[in-house]
Parts: sequence; structure tokens; C-alpha cells
Amino acid sequence: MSALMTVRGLKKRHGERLLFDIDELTLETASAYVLTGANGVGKSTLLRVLAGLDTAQVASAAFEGTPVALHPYPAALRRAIVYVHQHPIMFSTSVADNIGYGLAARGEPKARIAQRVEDAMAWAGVSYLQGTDPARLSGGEKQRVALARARVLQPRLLLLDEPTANLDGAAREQVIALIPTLMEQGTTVVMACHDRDLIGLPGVRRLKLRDGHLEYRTNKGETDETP
Ligand SMILES: Nc1ncnc2c1ncn2[C@@H]1O[C@H](COP(=O)(O)OP(=O)(O)OP(=O)(O)O)[C@@H](O)[C@H]1O
Repeated sequence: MSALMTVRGLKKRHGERLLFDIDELTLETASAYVLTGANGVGKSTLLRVLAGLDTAQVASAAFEGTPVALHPYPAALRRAIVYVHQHPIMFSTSVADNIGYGLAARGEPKARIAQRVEDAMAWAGVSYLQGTDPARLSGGEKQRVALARARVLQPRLLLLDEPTANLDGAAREQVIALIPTLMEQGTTVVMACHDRDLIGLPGVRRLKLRDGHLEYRTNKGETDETP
């Protein structure tokens, strides 16, 4: 398996506080990871740094074998890497506009956008929300719309920040059910989470942030560790 992204010497500071000091982060092509660790350890920050939404000190980085800088963040990475926020923000237009927004920003033809949005809505099980005001979506619906919005962009790397946080019951299960289908299409997925059902998904590898360092773990449905 080949490395999709490698980052070496990744340090993040908030003032005097060294949040993390990661020797090396390697994400393989078409692989899925859960990023675990205690509250406040820096999971969201790490994802945001990879997505170019936050800055950090980086010794070197490469994407698909090509050396890249993370600051300033290159347009090629902005196209290849998509971050989905824990509480996705929706534009107040329509659900379809929200899903197609990134494609429109890329200048895709309208007919192509409409087709891909329709497919994505069916994939995410949100076709019934066609006429719903985005401001009225439930937490689970919002998360599924956000996943559809990310999926249509066909990212090489998808960063999901606690995709099931604050969801329970059917809403949580519906989101969890979408994750393996994202993995199947060859996208590398990294999910910051505490959700044991996500951590235990087959084929998902585990990265754990602890004391500022990144540990690679084998994932065998751990029950004996703190998430
Ligand atoms: N701008 C900032 N200035 C100072 N500290 C910050 C800033 N932004 C975040 N932090 C701190 O950095 C730490 C890491 O935050 P982050 O949200 O990345 O953690 P997390 O592991 O995702 O936590 P959780 O599991 O609770 O979501 C927290 O202690 C947070 O308070």
C-alpha cells in the first residue's frame, strides 16, 4: 500500500503549551483510520491542520509522493482534502445547493452538479429533504447532508470530526452505516471520535493521540482502554 500523505515533525503550540509533537504521521491510500484520544488532546486541531484550517510547525510533508508545504496551504491540497465539521454549517438556500456548493465553486456545469447532487442525496438517504429548509434539519440529517456535500467533491482524503457526536439511536446508526461506503470508493478517511462503533468498524486502523504523541495501534475492538 502506498502513502497518500506523510507529515514529519508536526508540532502545534498554543502559546507556551505544546499541544502535540508528532514525529511522523503517515496515511495510506484508500485506508480508514480513527483518531482517538482524551478530550482536549488535539484531535480536532490535528485534522484542521491537515485540512489547512489551522497552522502548525511542520518539518516536511508529502502528498502522493510530492513534497508539499502546509503553510501557505496549496490549492492542490484544498481540492484533495475535505474536512467535515462536527457541527456542519448549512447555507439557508436549499439542501441541494448545500451539497452542490463545492462543485459550483469549482465551476462544474450545472447539469453535472444536479446529477451528482441527486446521486449523493440518494447515497446519504436524504432525498426526502429536497424541499426542506436547511435550518430545520435535525443533527443527524445535517451530518448526512454534510457527508454528501463532502462526497460529491471526491476527495482523496476525508477528515471527519466526531461525525456521530451528539447523535443517538437511528440518527447515529445511519451516519455510521455511511462510513464503510465512503471507504469502499477508495477515499482515505480519518475520523476523530470517541464512538466505539466507529472505532470497531472492520478495516479501520487506529491512531491515538496521547501526551502530545501519536501512537499507531492495532484495532481489535478494544474494550480495555479509554477512548
Ligand atoms: N486558539 C486556541 N488557543 C489556545 N488553546 C486552544 C485554542 N484552540 C484550541 N485550544 C486548546 O487546544 C486543545 C485541543 O483542542 P481540540 O479541540 O483539538 O481537542 P480534541 O482532542 O478534539 O478534543 P475533544 O475530544 O474534546 O473534541 C484544547 O485544550 C483547547 O482548549
